[in-house]
Amino acid sequence: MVRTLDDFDAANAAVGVRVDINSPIAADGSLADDTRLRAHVDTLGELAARDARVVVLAHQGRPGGDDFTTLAAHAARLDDLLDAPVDYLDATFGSTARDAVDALEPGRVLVLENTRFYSEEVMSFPPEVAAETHLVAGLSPALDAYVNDAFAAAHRSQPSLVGFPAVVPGYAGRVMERELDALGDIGSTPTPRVYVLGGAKVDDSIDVASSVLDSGLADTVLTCGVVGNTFLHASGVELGAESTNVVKDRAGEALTRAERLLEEYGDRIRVPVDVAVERDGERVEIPVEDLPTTEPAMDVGSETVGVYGDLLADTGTAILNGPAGVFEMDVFAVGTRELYRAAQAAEYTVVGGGDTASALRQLGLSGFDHVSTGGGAALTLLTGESLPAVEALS
Ligand SMILES: Nc1ncnc2c1ncn2[C@@H]1O[C@H](COP(=O)(O)OP(=O)(O)O)[C@@H](O)[C@H]1O
Ligand SMILES: O=C(OP(=O)(O)O)[C@H](O)COP(=O)(O)O
Repeated sequence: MVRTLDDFDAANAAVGVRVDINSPIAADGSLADDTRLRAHVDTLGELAARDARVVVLAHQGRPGGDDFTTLAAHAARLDDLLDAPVDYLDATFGSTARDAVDALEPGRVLVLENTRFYSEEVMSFPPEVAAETHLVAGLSPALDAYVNDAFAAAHRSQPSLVGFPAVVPGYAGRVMERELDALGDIGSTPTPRVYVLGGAKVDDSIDVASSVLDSGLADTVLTCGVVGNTFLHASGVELGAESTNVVKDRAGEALTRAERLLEEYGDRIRVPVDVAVERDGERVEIPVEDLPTTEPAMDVGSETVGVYGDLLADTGTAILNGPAGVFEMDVFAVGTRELYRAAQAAEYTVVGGGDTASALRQLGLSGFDHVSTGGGAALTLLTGESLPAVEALS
């Protein structure tokens, strides 16, 4: 059983709050999207209003990536979003951080530096070992409690996610609570259950497809995006060199697993019946039987949306992850817009993924029963597995 903020005596407590504000970063270093920051306003605002001394812990990007930056811009944005004053400190643990936490006044928020600036935080540990890392051991003496609101990172077993609750009382924040309520019991949602798997994390999507087909959680899996192209390729369709290269690059070893899945569950896995390419600046749709083509397949076509839409209309639960095409280009946003719109006909709809959430916002689509802040974490739960960071709170 996970304790929540309802069980927490917040007044004057120094509380470390792990959030997931990992966001797209623009070329000039500014935040390109603040959706994930907005999601945590409830938890951070509530704690500040209840006179806690709020210490924010978060990561941004991965070492070596263009989006691996400090949290200064995130702190400034949180200061705009929250009623409480927000400061930023360019340290995460050690005496500088502990002194700043000790000096923090009730009702104020302090954002510490990107946890992944420290090598321990990109490694996985069991909770009791994570508790002994420099990061956790070097900050926890200044904390009275720990709140985990970082649902989108809860599938990681990193020190800031699993180590603190081993040494100070741990609670789930409001985002975590809402996500677990909506996603934690997927097996009891209305049937038939259809998983729509798109986007470009092909390896992950094939794992999910395999798990939900094996367990019977999914009655049908509809594929689109690069995932759809991968299953087309695996089913023997020649896409053309451009698309095949993307598939091989994204799927790697997983391609063989896609072939095996089609052999075992061919009747429960649907592949696109047409694709869209760009020709002379125009969107052109090509039936699968007319492939290969020299242009890359960047979206599903309208026949596919029609077939998938009919299936979704008779569905109890539709679970969607990943855009159906390169939604960042207007001409290829059509499949994502139409497919996600069609999914709203299902009795219960769950949508997850960082890029998916951006796509929905860009396309002005709302009205789903649950839009998850997490991609990988949501899919982990939706395959019926547990999340290490939630286990650590239990
Ligand atoms: N047919 C396609 N070819 C190339 N990229 C695609 C295609 N369909 C979708 N994508 C890309 O997939 C990316 C999002 O995938 P992913 O990261 O898996 O989604 P999420 O973050 O929602 O889990 C987008 O950048 C989109 O452009
Ligand atoms: O963006 C995240 O995950 P997501 O892309 O699966 O939604 C989380 O912040 C976790 O980041 P990570 O995948 O670098 O551990």
